[in-house]
Amino acid sequence: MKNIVPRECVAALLDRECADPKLSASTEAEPDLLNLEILGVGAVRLPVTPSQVRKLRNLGTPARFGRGTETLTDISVRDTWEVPKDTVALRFGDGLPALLDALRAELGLPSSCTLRPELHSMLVYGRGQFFLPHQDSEKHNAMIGTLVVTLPSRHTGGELVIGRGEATAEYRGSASNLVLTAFYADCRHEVRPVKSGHRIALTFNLLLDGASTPPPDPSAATVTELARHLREHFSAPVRRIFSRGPATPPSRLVYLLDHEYTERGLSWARLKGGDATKASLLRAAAETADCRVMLALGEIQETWDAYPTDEEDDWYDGPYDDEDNENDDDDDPDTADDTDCSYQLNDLVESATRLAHWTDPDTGYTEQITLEVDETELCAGTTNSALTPYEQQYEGFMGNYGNTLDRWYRRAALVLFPAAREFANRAESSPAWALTHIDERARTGDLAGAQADAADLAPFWAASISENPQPEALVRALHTAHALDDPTTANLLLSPFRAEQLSASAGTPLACLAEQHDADWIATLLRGWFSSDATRAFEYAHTSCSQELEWYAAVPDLCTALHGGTADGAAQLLTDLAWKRLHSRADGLSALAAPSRRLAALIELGAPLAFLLTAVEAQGPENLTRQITRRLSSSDEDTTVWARSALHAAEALPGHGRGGSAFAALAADYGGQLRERLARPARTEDDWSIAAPADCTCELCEVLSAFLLDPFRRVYEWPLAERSRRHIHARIDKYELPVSHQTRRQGRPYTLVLAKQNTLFHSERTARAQDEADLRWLAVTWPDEVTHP
Ligand SMILES: O=C(O)CCC(=O)C(=O)O
Ligand SMILES: [Fe+2]
Repeated sequence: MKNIVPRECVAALLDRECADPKLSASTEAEPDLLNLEILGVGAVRLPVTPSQVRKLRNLGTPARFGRGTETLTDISVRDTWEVPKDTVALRFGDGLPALLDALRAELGLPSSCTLRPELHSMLVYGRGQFFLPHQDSEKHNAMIGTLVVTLPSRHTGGELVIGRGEATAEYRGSASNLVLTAFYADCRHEVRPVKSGHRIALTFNLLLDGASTPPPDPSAATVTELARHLREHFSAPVRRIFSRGPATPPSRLVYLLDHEYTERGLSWARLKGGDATKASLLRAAAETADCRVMLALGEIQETWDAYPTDEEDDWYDGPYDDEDNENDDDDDPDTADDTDCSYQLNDLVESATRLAHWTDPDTGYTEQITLEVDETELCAGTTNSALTPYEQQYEGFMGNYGNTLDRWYRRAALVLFPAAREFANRAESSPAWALTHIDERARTGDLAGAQADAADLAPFWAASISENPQPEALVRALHTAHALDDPTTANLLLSPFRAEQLSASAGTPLACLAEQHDADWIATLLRGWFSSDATRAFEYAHTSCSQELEWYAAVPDLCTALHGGTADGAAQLLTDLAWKRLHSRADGLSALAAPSRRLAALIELGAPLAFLLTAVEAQGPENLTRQITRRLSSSDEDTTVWARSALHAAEALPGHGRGGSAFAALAADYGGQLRERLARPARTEDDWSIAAPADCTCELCEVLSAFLLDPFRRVYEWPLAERSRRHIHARIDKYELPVSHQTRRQGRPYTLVLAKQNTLFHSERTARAQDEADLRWLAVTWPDEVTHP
């Protein structure tokens, strides 16, 4: 194993130890093992007689199958009769445990566990009937597989085919005996069409009692070897792609297992086949190398450069995901998918592995995590492409890439890390866990230990916080930072957050912190939360504009909590920064040429402004109030739209809102502007003039402006070459001018026909009516500032 990196040695060793794991196993039994009675048919004779087969068929209904949360009947997917389960009574003879034990051993499961069948359905396949390839859903936490028992009955065809590629196994029923076939729940399987006679099968959920993972044996030679590779892995520095820092040893080793597991089915005690042995070996090696192991569930996304090779293959057009099928007791929630449809895969463009959930084998403690696994930490015995993705999506040519195929896999993994680095590993995966841990440590008196833990977060904390936008994480972090009682570590903990994560409930803990540290400390922190520097903007690309605006609703309560004590300065700074952010957003909107989009965006700034003004007024000093009202008193249309929206939002504020002097000043200003606008004469019926945009002074635009401004001209027929026509089209569309533009394709050059639209009059009438209504409303709501028109 020279020249292979240690993590690949680990994977190779585990594969060597668990070579050729069986996915399915089968055995025959005498018919007298089973005593079967069907309501309406009576005791079933084995082999089944033709007259009883007929009766069973008559009793049956077309079997269904699951697709997502639906249960469907589609005989192009599954064509078989299902005998109602409540008519079936069965009892196995004493020989069953020995047979199940043999199946268990053949499936590679240790004697520490036993298999227990639970009836799922009784199926009758006549000539031509079948079930296409699919995967059964796991109906119970304890379900590890499926057991199919075919009754002795003469037939040809109807083979049960399990697995794919080289690992395929094929099982036939018998004319004289029972055939018991067991397979793991994540195996794809199908029933081929019956050619003659009847195939009758009982299917069972196969439940696992006891533990499938053999007890770790640290003395095994493989374990010693594995432990050596683990030590090497964790001591050799590696350079991560995209990392600017120095090469450091990997934080963890993530070994991907081969079988599929659902979140609820993932457990140390129920690992399937070879996974169980591998887990046991790795656990023993971890112990020897002083490492910790977690059992995790991950999502893998691969993007391939690919093209479809044969489009006829897809007999379905959607992936079927049965995972959380809750109504599966009376349904048959098996699934089938189109992931067989063929693509030629060229290069792997991108691959990402993210862990979402893990369990501690020692304590059984399970938690949701978010952890992006670096390539240098990852290894597996089976490549993703040898497995079936649970979803895939093909995109034709897209900009930078050629044709791409995205594939998603869900895989279980063993995560190992040195016991000495347990805190950092767990903290990186779950910021919430880290905060709770540090908090507890500090509160139980180990302040120095808690501060040291917090300092350990430095290399990854900012990335973890931005990848885990948990709603109350900041409140938790504020409490923990307070417990730390140290400005440097408190700052490390808090600086990666953003202002919009400050919920109203963060006010009190923030005030406590402001009292604990000096004014500069809190000021730097607040400025950082509001900063829009490029790296932070990139990290937080997922926080949307609406989140940022919705946050303003929390500002009054936040300020109330901060107001009055030593934190007073923090409250003022908070409102200052909030105002700066809001008005720079408003200023930025002036770059939007289309009035409909610009004004709609300004309207959205109304409620945030109303909340902010409420907070500012409650604080007392009038400096900021004056700044705000001055900015809002401008009479340009954009500003009045914003002011109007803020005043309407103020009306909806609980109690205190519109009573404030700032709103009164705003109302007075807006009222004045309305009067001024209404005092201007209304557009006369023959006035077709339209204000012309002024930002382009080319010759074409001068001609266009002259036409727009002219009150008498309604239509302009303008012979223009294509490029010039395009420029004029673009100008009209950009400014949403009420002018239609059509090209008459006659002569050379073609003629651009511009025609002013009637909407010009209509929208002005509407605007005037709205102004009048607003003036009346202002006079009622702020009677002291605005008198009745
Ligand atoms: O008929 C069989 O052998 C298997 C049927 C099956 O795959 C199912 O019911 O899920
Ligand atoms: Fe099935």
